[in-house]
Amino acid sequence: MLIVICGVAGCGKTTVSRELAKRLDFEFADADDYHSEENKNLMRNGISLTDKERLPWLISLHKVLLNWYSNKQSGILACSALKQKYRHLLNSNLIYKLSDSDKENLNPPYNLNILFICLNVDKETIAERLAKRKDHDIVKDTSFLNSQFETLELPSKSDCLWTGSSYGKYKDNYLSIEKSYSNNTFYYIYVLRAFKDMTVNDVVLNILDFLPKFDNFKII
Ligand SMILES: Nc1ncnc2c1ncn2[C@@H]1O[C@H](COP(=O)(O)OP(=O)(O)OP(=O)(O)O)[C@@H](O)[C@H]1O
Ligand SMILES: O=C(O)[C@H](O)[C@@H](O)[C@H](O)[C@H](O)CO
Repeated sequence: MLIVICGVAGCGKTTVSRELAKRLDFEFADADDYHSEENKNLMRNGISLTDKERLPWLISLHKVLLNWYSNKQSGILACSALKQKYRHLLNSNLIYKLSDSDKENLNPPYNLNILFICLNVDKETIAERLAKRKDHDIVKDTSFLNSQFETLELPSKSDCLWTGSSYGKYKDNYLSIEKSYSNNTFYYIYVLRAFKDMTVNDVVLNILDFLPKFDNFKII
């Protein structure tokens, strides 16, 4: 099983992914480790990346996922994946965008059947957490945050396959499906409302509670 924990900077992707990977005994990777120095420097200066700047990074992350898939390993990647087209690219390499040498190294399947889990946290909560987080290599303050929220594309709740609480009192969660018509693939996206008062353990328990429910939806 391949899971990508996504969402804006500071929503808790890395912390939640690490803990979840530990409990499930899955592989773990942090997308921040795959940024070029140029991209890191832009972000260190509070400058948001463009699609063009994100493309090589997303291709390298697709390769991480493809490698797990090919080796029949389960893995969790912490990666913002803010736009629908980035999620398409992670799930299914857009083969026509790759260089010839990359094409030679990539074989089918072109659909990795990823479960994206988007941590949906409000901006004020994230701003408070980022102000306290001092040791991050890239995000030094909250200057980045508005553009992250402007870029974030979530599936609409009205298109959801399932909605409800998967843990405790929280009821705002939903599962949706996103289709890529350009290459005829699809994947699932679970939007998890991580309220301010939810601890990392609460978020992880919510996901662990949801995963068996997700199995009922898998039509792949
Ligand atoms: N549920 C939570 N409750 C309280 N603090 C949290 C929670 N989740 C994460 N944090 C804290 O919020 C900060 C941001 O979390 P984290 O670094 O995991 O986010 P991220 O999405 O990986 O960020 P980035 O994209 O910038 O790398 C960290 O200091 C982390 O300890
Ligand atoms: O897509 C993006 O804009 C970037 O991935 C950011 O989300 C950074 O990776 C992260 O915020 C830094 O930790």
